[in-house]
Amino acid sequence: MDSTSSDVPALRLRGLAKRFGQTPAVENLHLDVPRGSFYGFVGPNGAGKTTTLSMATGLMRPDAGIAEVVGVDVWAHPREAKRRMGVLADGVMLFHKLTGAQLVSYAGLLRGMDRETVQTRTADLLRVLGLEEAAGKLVQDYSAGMTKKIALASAMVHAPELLVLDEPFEAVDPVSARTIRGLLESYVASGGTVILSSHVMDLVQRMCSHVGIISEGRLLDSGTLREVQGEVDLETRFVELVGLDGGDQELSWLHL
Ligand SMILES: Nc1ncnc2c1ncn2[C@@H]1O[C@H](COP(=O)(O)OP(=O)(O)OP(=O)(O)O)[C@@H](O)[C@H]1O
Repeated sequence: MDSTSSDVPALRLRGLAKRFGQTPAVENLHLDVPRGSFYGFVGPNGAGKTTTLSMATGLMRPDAGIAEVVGVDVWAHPREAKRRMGVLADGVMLFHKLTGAQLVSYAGLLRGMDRETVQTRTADLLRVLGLEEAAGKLVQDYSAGMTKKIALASAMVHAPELLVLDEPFEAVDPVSARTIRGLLESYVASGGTVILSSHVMDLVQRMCSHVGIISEGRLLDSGTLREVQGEVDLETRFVELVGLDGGDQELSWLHL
C-alpha cells in the first residue's frame, strides 16, 4: 500500500483484541482514523480506551489483530511506525529524574533529530505551554497538570504525522487547555491527525471532526461527529448507546 496516498488512514485497526485473565478488555475492534481528522475516542470508565490506544501505539501487544500508522504495521515495523506518531500515554512513567527541558530534548534526540533543532523546538514548546520557568525543575517535582504538559511536549517535538493522546486535558488548567486546543487545531489544519480519548463530551463535540464510541471493549459507533450524534448532542447519543447504568440512581441517605 502506498503510504503517501491520502486514502491511507492515519490509524487503521483491524480485529484488535486483548484479554486480562478471563476478562475481555477489547474485542475484535475495527477503526479507521482518516488523515487530517480530529478524532475523539470516547467511552465510559473501563470501556477499553487506554487498552486500545496502547495496542495501537506499540505499548501493549495485542492478543490478536493489526494496528497500522499511515500504512505501517506497528508491531511488524515498530521503529518506522513510532517515527510517524507522537504518543501521550495514560499512566506511563516518565523519566522523572530529568528536568522538563531534558525530557523533551531526550524525546527529540531519540527520534534522530539534530541537537540544534531539538533545542529550538524544546524552547518553543516550553514557552507555548507555560513551562519556561519550570524548564530546569525535575519532572518528579511537577504537578499533575505540568506533567501532562511536559509529556505532551515530548510527544510533539518531532512533529509526527499522527498524535495519539490519552486524556490530554486531564488535570490541565483552563488557560493551558485553551493553549493546547489551539496548538492541536493548527496542527490538524496543517494536515496532522489527532486521536484523543476523553470523558468530556462538550470538549469532544467542540473540537473533533470524527468520533468513535466504545463500551465494554466494543466499538458501538464511529464516523463524522454529525453522523454519530445525529439530531441530538453527543452526550445524549453517548448515553443512548452506552446506557445510564446507575447514572439516574439516588442515595436517600445523602439527602440532608
Ligand atoms: N493491566 C491490567 N490488568 C488487568 N485488567 C486490566 C488492565 N488494564 C486494564 N484492565 C481492564 O481492562 C478494561 C479496560 O480498561 P481500560 O483502562 O482500557 O479502560 P478505559 O476506557 O481507558 O477506562 P478509563 O476511562 O477509566 O480510563 C477494564 O475492565 C480494566 O479493569
